[in-house]
Amino acid sequence: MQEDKAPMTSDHSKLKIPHVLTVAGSDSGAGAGIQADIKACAARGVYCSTVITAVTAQNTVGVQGVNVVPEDFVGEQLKSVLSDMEVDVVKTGMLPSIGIVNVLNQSLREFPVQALVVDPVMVSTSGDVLAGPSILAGFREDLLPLADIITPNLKEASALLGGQQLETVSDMRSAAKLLHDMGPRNVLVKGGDLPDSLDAVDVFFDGQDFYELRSSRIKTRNTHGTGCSLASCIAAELAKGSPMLQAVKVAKRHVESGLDYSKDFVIGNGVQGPFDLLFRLKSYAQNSWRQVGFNPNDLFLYAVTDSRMNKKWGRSITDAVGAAIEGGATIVQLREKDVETQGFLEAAKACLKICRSHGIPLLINDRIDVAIACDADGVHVGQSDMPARIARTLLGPEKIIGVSCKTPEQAHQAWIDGADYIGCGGVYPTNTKENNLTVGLDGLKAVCVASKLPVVAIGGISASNACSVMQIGVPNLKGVAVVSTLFDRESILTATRELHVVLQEAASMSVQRTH
Ligand SMILES: Nc1ncnc2c1ncn2[C@@H]1O[C@H](COP(=O)(O)OP(=O)(O)O)[C@@H](O)[C@H]1O
Ligand SMILES: Cc1ncc(COP(=O)(O)O)c(N)n1
Ligand SMILES: [Mg+2]
Repeated sequence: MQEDKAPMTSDHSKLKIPHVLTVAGSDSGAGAGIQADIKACAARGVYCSTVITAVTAQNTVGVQGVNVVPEDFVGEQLKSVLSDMEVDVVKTGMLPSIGIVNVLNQSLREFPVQALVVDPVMVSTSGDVLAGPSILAGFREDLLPLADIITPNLKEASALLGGQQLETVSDMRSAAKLLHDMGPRNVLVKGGDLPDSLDAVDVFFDGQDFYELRSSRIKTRNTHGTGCSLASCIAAELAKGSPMLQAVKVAKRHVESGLDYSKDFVIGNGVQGPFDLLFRLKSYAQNSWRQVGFNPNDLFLYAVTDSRMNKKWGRSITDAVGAAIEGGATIVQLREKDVETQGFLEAAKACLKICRSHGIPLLINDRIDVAIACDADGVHVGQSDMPARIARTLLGPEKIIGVSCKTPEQAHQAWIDGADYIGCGGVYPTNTKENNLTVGLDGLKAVCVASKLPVVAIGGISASNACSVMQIGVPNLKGVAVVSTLFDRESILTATRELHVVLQEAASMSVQRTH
C-alpha cells in the first residue's frame, strides 16, 4: 500500500468523494456484514461500494445457511469496481474460501489502493463458522502482510496465533505484538468479549507504542455487527485522510454512541440483536413519538412561554406548559431568554414529556442545540437567529421550523429556506419585545397574501382583539401566538380557555361567511 496519501482531487473542479470498497458477506438480518458496512460508511459520510463474497441466511438466533459466491465472480465484482471507481480504501470482512483470498490478493496488486483494513471474520458471535480454519494460512501469508490494520476480536486473534487463550488486557497486548510480527502495519485487538471487564477495552499497536482504548461498556443485547461497523468506520476515516490512530479512535467512539442509541430496541427473538448506527431511538424509546409531519392547524392557539413571567408568578415552566395545554393550547414554544443552558435543557425535556403525552408539538425558540439535545419537535427562529436553511440541515427533514417575518420578502425567503410556517408580527404593540416594529393588521394581511406558508399572528394579541385578527379573511392565517395573554395571568388555565373560546367563535364565523 502507498505510504503517502494521494490528494483527494486530481481535477479541482470536481469533488472527489471518499470511497470505501467493502469485500464481505451479506447478513440477511442486516446487523453485520455488507449491510453494517454500508450503514457505517453512510453514517461517516463516505461512499461505499460492495463486493459480496457470500450470502448468509442469518438472524438474531444464529446463522442458518451460507451460500459462498464462486471465486471467479468475486473477481469479476472486484474488477468492475476497482477498474472504474477510484476506491481509496478496501475493507474486508467475511472471506469464506482460500480461493476468494487469492482473487482479492491479485486484484489489490493489480489495482493498488491507499489502505487495506482487514477484519479477519471467522466465527459469528453466535458461534457459527463463517470462514473455517483452512482460511488461516491464506490470512497469515497473503493478506496480513498487505494490511494497514487488522481488527481481530479475541477469538480471531487467538485463532490467528494458533489457539492461545486471551483473557486479560495484558494477553491482548502480547497478541497484538505477535500479530504485528505477521506483517500488518497496525493491529487492533478488540476486547468486546473480554470477560469481567467493566469497560470496553481495545488494544492498538502500531509497531512501536501500545494504546489502550477504553469506552464505557453499554449494557445491551444489541451488539451484533459492532466489529464490522468498527472496521468500516476505520476505513471511512482513512478514506477521508485521517491518520490511523485518529481513525481508530473516531471509529470506536462512533460504535459506542451507536450502541447507546440502539441499546433498547427489540428486534428478533434470539440472544443477540442487531446494533444500528443510523437509528435515533430516543423518541421511540419514550414510546410516544409525535406523528411525523407538520399540521398547520396546530398553529391555532400557539403558547409561547416566558421565564420572567413564570418567575413573577412563582411557577415552574412545566406547570405553566401543563396548564396552557389543559386550557386548549395546540402548540407550545419554549422561549426562555434568561435561563442557563443546562436548566433550559432539563426544562425542555420535562415539557417535552408533557407535550408528547397530549400529542402537542413542542418547539424551542432560537436554540437549535437545545432542540437537538432534547429531540424537540422543532424550532422557531427570528431574522437574526440561525438561518432557517442551516437550521433545516442541522435538524433534518422532518422537524418543524418556524421563522419570524415582517415582510412579504422575508416570508418568501422562509419558504425558499424550507421553513414550515411563519410567525408574523408584532401585530399590536407589546411589552414582551422591546423596540419591536408593529406591522398592524394591514401588514399582517400583506404578509399572509404573499406567503406560501401557513401563518401565525403574534404580538399584543389577547382575547379582546384575537377575533379581529382572525377575521382579516386570509385562508393561510391559521392562528394566534400569545405570551402575556396566557402567562402573565393569575390562572393560565382560565386565560387559555378564554382565548380558545374566542378563537373558536372567530373560526365558526369565518366558516359561516364562506358558506
Ligand atoms: N457492550 C459494549 N459497549 C461498548 N463497546 C463495545 C461493547 N461491545 C463491543 N464493544 C466495542 O465494539 C467493538 C467491536 O468489538 P467486538 O465485539 O469485540 O468485536 P466483534 O464484533 O468482531 O466480535 C470494539 O471497539 C469493542 O470495544
Ligand atoms: C455476513 C457476516 N459477516 C460478518 C459477521 C460477523 O459479525 P459478528 O461478529 O458481530 O457476529 C457476520 N455475523 N455475518
Ligand atoms: Mg461482536
